[in-house]
Amino acid sequence: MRAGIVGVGFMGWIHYLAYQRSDQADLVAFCSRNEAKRGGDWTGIKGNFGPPGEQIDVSGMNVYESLDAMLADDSIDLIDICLPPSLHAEAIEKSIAAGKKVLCEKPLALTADDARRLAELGGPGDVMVAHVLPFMPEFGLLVDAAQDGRFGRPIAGRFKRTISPPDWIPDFYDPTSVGGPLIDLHVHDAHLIRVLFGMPDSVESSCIRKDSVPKFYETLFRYPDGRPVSAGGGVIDSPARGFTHGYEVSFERATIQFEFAAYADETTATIPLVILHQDGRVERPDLGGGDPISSFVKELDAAAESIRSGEVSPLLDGNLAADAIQICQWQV
Ligand SMILES: NC(=O)C1=CN([C@@H]2O[C@H](COP(=O)(O)OP(=O)(O)OC[C@H]3O[C@@H](n4cnc5c(N)ncnc54)[C@H](OP(=O)(O)O)[C@@H]3O)[C@@H](O)[C@H]2O)C=CC1
Ligand SMILES: O=C1CO[C@H](CO)[C@@H](O)[C@@H]1O
Repeated sequence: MRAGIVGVGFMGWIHYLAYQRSDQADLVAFCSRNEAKRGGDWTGIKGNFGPPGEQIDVSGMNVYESLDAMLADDSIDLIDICLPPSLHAEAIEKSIAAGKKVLCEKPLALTADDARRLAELGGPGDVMVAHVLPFMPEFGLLVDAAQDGRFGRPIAGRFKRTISPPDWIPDFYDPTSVGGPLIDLHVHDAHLIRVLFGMPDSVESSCIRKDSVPKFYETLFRYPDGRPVSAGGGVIDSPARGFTHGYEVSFERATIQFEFAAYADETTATIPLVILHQDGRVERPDLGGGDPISSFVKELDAAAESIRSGEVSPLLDGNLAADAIQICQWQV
């Protein structure tokens, strides 16, 4: 798969690093509005994980000023969209019209209706959505176990995801720009909940709002068979806890627990993934070194394999991503 990135920011950089390691996906082009970035100076890029941006070698790549110019490049199979959420729709529409496949960063769109429309553009599987959680070993194990039934079916889940104020994202709370913590942050858990438990019938949510947008929330997802599934988090009013995510998920024959937190003093705290078996055994599987880029390599490889085989990975499916946005929207 030969890809071109649009949106050279935090995710553009992380995807760039992942392409360097992938043996199934090649980065052949990128476009940027910024002249210095087009020259390879990506040093100003910052995010909340991974290394800071560096000077990159652009000599082997086709570099464009705009998406429109990049779309005329016949050497590109896939447009990798790393733009802010409100710009996803137009970039997807143009890319599909130009005959390209798409891998778009989450959230696919700001509303479920828009997401559903975008998911259906082009041929089946032409619009893939980069939800990375299932490609992270700690979350992938849940997805694999739900798929192969090794512990029975999932019967309960409790998820959390909290960040400090994301001052680096302009318009974070603007529903027409980024969408706020539910659409931009909780959507990771909403997607995972959809994958593990299916679509809930309804939700019951309490929240504190900033302006009219939920900022800190706790939600119960109602399933017809009564399985208790909940999620909570959002933005705390302090820069002290940069990022936390975790869960406790029960299957019929095992409960799995995991949590990770990163603090402003550069320390971290982890409950490494632990499997509590029905027979009393405590299992701590070795999930590797915890390198964040390797999950993105797996995500790109899944996109490449989807294009090669013509069968889109269910984890990248656009309609599933639209369902995740619907779950978020129900909580607003
Ligand atoms: N999977 C994950 O773990 C994460 C996913 N994300 C998602 O990735 C996407 C991008 O987020 P992130 O990388 O943090 O955002 P950034 O703001 O860091 O980067 C976005 C880039 O898009 C381009 N851009 C911004 N505004 C415009 C504009 N008006 N017109 C054209 N191009 C523009 C810019 O690149 P340039 O200057 O080159 O044109 C900018 O650097 C979002 O959908 C976000 O939700 C974000 C963080 C983590
Ligand atoms: O995981 C993440 C951390 O927080 C950011 C702000 O909501 C998100 O964009 C990102 O997906």
